[in-house]
Amino acid sequence: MSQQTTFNLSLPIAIGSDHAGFDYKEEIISYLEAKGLQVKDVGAFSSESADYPDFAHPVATLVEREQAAFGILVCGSGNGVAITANKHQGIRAAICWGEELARLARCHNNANVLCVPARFVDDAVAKQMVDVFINTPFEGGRHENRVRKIACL
Ligand SMILES: O=C(CO)[C@H](O)[C@H](O)[C@H](O)COP(=O)(O)O
Repeated sequence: MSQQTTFNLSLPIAIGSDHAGFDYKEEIISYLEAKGLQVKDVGAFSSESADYPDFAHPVATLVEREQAAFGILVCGSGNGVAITANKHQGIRAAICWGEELARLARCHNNANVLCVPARFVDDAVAKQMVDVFINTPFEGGRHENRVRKIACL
């Protein structure tokens, strides 16, 4: 069966961050809502020190259960949220620090969670990557089997 190639934007976009990603999460939420897109914010809800798994797991679960169109996770390096989200069988979380990486994550890997390294990219790049993530379909073709094999342990 072919894989879903684009996001169902009638569903909310799930977003979460730890303290290091809080400011960017808030900016991305405003950016998405200004476009008329629904957002499900799982927190953190302040810049007080927080543990990234507490937010990465809920975003991954919403995406895996098809209760969110896709997920966005923000932490300082992107590593913590990506490592956590990718523990979920149905998640393909990609750390991206530029538009081309976001495009490749979608068209080659059918990534369904964008992980943003807040301490290493500026907020304009973060928002550009969100746009690319939303607007780039999965290419399928030679990538279809590769992506299918990711979940085959
Ligand atoms: O997992 C991470 C590091 O690879 C995330 O970037 C966290 O945001 C980071 O560890 C938080 O560090 P802090 O010193 O507690 O602010």
